[in-house]
Amino acid sequence: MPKVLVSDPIDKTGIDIISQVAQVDVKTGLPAEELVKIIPEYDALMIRSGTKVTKEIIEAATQLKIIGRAGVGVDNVDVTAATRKGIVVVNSPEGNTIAAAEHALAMMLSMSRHVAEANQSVVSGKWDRKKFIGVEVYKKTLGVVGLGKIGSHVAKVAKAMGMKILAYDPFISKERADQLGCNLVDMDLLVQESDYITLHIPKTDETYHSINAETFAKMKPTARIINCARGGIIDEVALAEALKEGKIAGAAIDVYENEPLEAESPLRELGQKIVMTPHLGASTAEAQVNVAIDVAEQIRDVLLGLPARSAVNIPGMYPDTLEKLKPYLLLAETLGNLVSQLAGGRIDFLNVRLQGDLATGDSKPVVVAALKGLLSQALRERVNYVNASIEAKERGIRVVETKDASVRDYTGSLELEAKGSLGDHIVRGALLGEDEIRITNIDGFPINVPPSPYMLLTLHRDMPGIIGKIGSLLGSFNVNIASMQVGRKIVRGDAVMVLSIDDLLPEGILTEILKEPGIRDAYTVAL
Ligand SMILES: NC(=O)C1=CN([C@@H]2O[C@H](COP(=O)(O)OP(=O)(O)OC[C@H]3O[C@@H](n4cnc5c(N)ncnc54)[C@H](O)[C@@H]3O)[C@@H](O)[C@H]2O)C=CC1
Ligand SMILES: O=C(O)CCC(=O)C(=O)O
Repeated sequence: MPKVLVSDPIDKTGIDIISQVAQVDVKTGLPAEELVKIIPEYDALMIRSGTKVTKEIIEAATQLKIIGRAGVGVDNVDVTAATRKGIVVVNSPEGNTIAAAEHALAMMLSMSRHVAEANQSVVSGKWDRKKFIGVEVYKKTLGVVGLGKIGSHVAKVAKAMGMKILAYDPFISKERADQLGCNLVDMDLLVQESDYITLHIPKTDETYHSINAETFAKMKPTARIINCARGGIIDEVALAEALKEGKIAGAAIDVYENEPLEAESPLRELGQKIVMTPHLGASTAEAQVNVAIDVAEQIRDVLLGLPARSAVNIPGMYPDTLEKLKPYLLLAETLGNLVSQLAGGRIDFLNVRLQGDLATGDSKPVVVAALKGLLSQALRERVNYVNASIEAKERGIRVVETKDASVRDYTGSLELEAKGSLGDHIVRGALLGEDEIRITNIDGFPINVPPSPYMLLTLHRDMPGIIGKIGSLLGSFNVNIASMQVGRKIVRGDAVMVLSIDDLLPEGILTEILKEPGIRDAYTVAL
C-alpha cells in the first residue's frame, strides 16, 4: 500500500479520502531535518502553507510521486526541483477563494472601524467611544492589484458596498475588467488614486518587494493597504516606516515575509495603525473542507495512476477531457518512442502535427506525451508527464506544433517529424475504433500495423525475392515472425517492410540484413 505523509493540519474529510487507497501518517510541525530523513518512505506529501518543501527535501525523496498543497499558493514548494524530479505538484485553485476574499474585506472594514482595538479596549474594562472614530468605505476608491479569482470577488463585493474600483492586472483583458465593473489602470495611477489598496497577486521574483518605499511615497497619506496574498510582496521595513512617518494611514496584513512573524518585527510596534492576523485568509470551516477534498482526491487519483486535475507543473486534465484523450496520449507516446528509435542519435527538432478531430482540442497533453515517448530511450523511467517538456527544453529540442483539422484519413491522426544528428524521420499513427493504435505511415510509406514489443523495419528496393531472403535470414537465427507488412509508394521503387517478431533480435543480425542486396537501411524497434 502506498504511504502518504500529511505534514500540516488538514481537514479529516481529506484524510478519509486518501485512506481509501493509502496508509496515511499525520505528522505536523516536523523540523526540516526530520522531513528529509523520513521522506524516502513516502509516495505522496500533503501540506498547507506551514511546511516548506525545499530542494533538499525533494532530493531526499526516492519514491515521491505527488505533493498536494491544500490551498492556492505553491510558493512554499520548490516546484522547479519537483518538476525536475518528475514529481507532480497539485493545489486547490478555488477551494479557498471566497474565504480569502472575505478575509481581505473583513480586514478592510476592521481596519476602517478599529474593530480589533475597540474589542480589546472593551475586554479590558474600558468604554472609550471617542478613540475609535473610523472612516467609511462607501464612495471610496479601492485599488485591486491582481484581478484573478480572489481579486475579482473582492471587487464585486466592494462594488456592492458602493466603492469605486480601480484594478491593475497586466494579464487581464479590459472586457473582463469591464464585466466586473472595474476600471483597468496602470499601477502608478492605482497607487496614487486609491483610498484602499488590496493585493491579490502571487509572490514571484517580479512581485517580491514590489510594494516598497517608493510605492508608499506615491500613496495618499489617508490611504490604507491590505495584504491577504503573500508575505514578501510588501517590503515590511518600508511599510513600518511609512506607517510611523504618516506616509499612509493604515495597513491590514495577514501574510508575512517570514512566517511565523518574528517577535522583533517592526510591524509589531505600530499600535492602532496596523491590523494583523496570522495567515488566516483560508481559515474557514468551508474552505478547509473544500481544499482538503480537492487535494486529497488528486493524491488518490495519482496514486491510482490517474492524472491530476489541478497540477501546477503538468497540463491539467479534467476527467472528460482525459477520457477522450487517453488513447491519443498512448498513441503520441508510442510514435515519439518509434521516431526516436528510427532517428537513433540526438534529436534537435520535433514537429507534432495534429490532424482531424485531434486538431480541435487541447493539444498540450498530446505534445507532452509525444515528448515523453521521444525521450524514453534516453531517460527511461526518469521521464514522465511532469518533466518531459523541461527535459526536452534542456536538451535543446525545438518543438513545433501544427494543427490541421481538414485532414480526414482517420477521425484523428498524429504525425511526428523528428530531425536529428543522424537524419530526419516522419511517423504517423491513428486509432482504429476507440483505442487500438495503428502506425499508418513511416517516412512517407503507407502501412497499417499495430505497435509490438519487438519490431524490425527495413527500407529496401521493391524487387522480387527480398522478403523471402529476410524471412530465411531471420529463420536461420531462430527468430519467429508474428506478422509482416510492406508499404510502398510506387511499384519497384523503394518500400518499407515492418515485421513484428516474438523476441528481441539476436546480436549481429542487423549487420547481416544490411548486407543483403537491395536493403538500404534496417532498424530494430521496441515499443
Ligand atoms: N491569505 C491566504 O490565506 C490566502 C492567500 N492566497 C493568495 O492570494 C493570491 C491570489 O490568489 P488567486 O486570486 O486565487 O490567484 P489567481 O491566479 O486567480 O489570480 C492572481 C492574479 O494576479 C495577476 N498577476 C500576476 N502577476 C501580477 C503582477 N505582477 N501584477 C498584477 N497582477 C498580477 C494574474 O494575472 C491573476 O489574475 C495568491 O498569492 C495566493 O497564494 C490565496 C488563498 C488564501
Ligand atoms: O493553508 C492555508 O491556510 C493558507 C492558504 C493560502 O495561503 C493559499 O491557499 O495560498
